[in-house]
Amino acid sequence: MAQTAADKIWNTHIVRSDDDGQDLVYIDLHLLHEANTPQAFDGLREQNRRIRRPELTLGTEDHVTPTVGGTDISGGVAERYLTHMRRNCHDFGIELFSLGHESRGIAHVIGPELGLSQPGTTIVCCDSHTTTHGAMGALAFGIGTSQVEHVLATQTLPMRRMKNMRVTVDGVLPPGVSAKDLVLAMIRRIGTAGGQGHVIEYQGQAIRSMSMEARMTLCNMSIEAGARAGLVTADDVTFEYLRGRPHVPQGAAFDEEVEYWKTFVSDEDAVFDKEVRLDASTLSPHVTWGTNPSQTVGLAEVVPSPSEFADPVERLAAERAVAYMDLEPGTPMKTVPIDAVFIGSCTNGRIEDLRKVAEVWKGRRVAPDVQVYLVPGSEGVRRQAVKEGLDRTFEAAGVQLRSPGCSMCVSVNGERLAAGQRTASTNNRNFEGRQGPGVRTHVVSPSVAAASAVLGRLAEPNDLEDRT
Ligand SMILES: CC(C)[C@H](C(=O)O)[C@@H](O)C(=O)O
Ligand code: SF4
Repeated sequence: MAQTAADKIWNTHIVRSDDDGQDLVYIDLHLLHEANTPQAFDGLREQNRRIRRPELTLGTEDHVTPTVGGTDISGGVAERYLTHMRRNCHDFGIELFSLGHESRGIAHVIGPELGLSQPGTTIVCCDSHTTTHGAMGALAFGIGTSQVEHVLATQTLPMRRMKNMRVTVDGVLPPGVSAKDLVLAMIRRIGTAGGQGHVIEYQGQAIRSMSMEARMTLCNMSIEAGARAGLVTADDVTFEYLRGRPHVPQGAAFDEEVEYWKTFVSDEDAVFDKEVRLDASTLSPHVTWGTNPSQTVGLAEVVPSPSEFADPVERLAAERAVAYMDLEPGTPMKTVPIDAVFIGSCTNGRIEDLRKVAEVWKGRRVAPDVQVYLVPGSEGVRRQAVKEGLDRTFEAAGVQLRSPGCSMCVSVNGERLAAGQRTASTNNRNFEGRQGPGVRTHVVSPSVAAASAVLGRLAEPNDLEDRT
């Protein structure tokens, strides 16, 4: 029977199938971070269990780490979380990239960067944005704390098979339009539950012509459409990205591995439970106006009126959103002033994103009254940015390149804004209070964030031409 790529990965990982419809699935890579894991280790201690495959498990510190001030974590939330994390990883023999480690970064940035996330594999992490690794042609999904404990103890997970959804993206993205805009447009169309229970496989010309980093942005935000996972099957772009990375086979062994990886593609006649089709060539920069990622419009559009929503639940959500966001329906998005800009996160904190920002800022300065947080996704990204001299462009623009971490994506490290402030952010969620109580978040692409920082209002790079 014809199979999808996700089914092929699943089928090659079944340890046992149970009568109740659940499969026990083998896990190839388990990433851990300091949020959400302490209880899992407590559970193991209580049962006197060890880690089944510590060498397939890797910890990193990302959520609570400070982005300035070095490795000092004394006092506050970082000390509390990281003390637990360090003790747990030490006691159970798990490698941990602590503050100061040259490979540390956000879990979903370092997996691909180090070549740990590979095609045809199963990858889990105690984090919803584990979907990011699907860009590598892997079946990657977030798990809860009790599942973390199960994987630590057994390297397997009992689960029901995911349904298959295909999003075909025809054409190519116009200049200045990114994967971020594409995924926002998709979520606007299908809603935050549009992918529920499914793994979304992205196909089509637009996907094939995307860089790995753009594919990661796309798969990262699949969770915002409610999907269990996002997936782009591996091709030459994937193989070239992976070649030479620390954790992939080297030399001739790599080419052999590529042949194996190539088998994880959907059969031509594979049937998907749900199909969506988009045309990339018609897209423009997008921005969220509300408090969930489906509340999105084109940057050139206006704040919608709640009355435009036929569905009563959506209308109510829109009413609440415009009130929280303090926006008047009918207001052109490009006239909305901002107080701050956050560039970073596992959605858009990679080197390609920083290059786009540098391109916009070259020879310009950010508006003096806009607070800018520029946070690379990993130490590797930071090093590469410095190597390319991007840090000098940022400095000349008036912005400091910080140390990596989640930072203002979720603000659990204490880096947050004041109530009532408004940001343009390259992260993935615009939920109420995510960047601080009462803070208003507009999710955008790196280019839009960079242009907005210069003009002090929501803007795209084309809007800057009249100032230079
Ligand atoms: C803290 C963590 C569990 C959470 C997630 O699962 O996504 C965070 O990373 C987020 O982005 O909100
Ligand atoms: S960068 Fe943001 S979305 Fe990604 S793992 Fe960290 S908090 Fe979650």
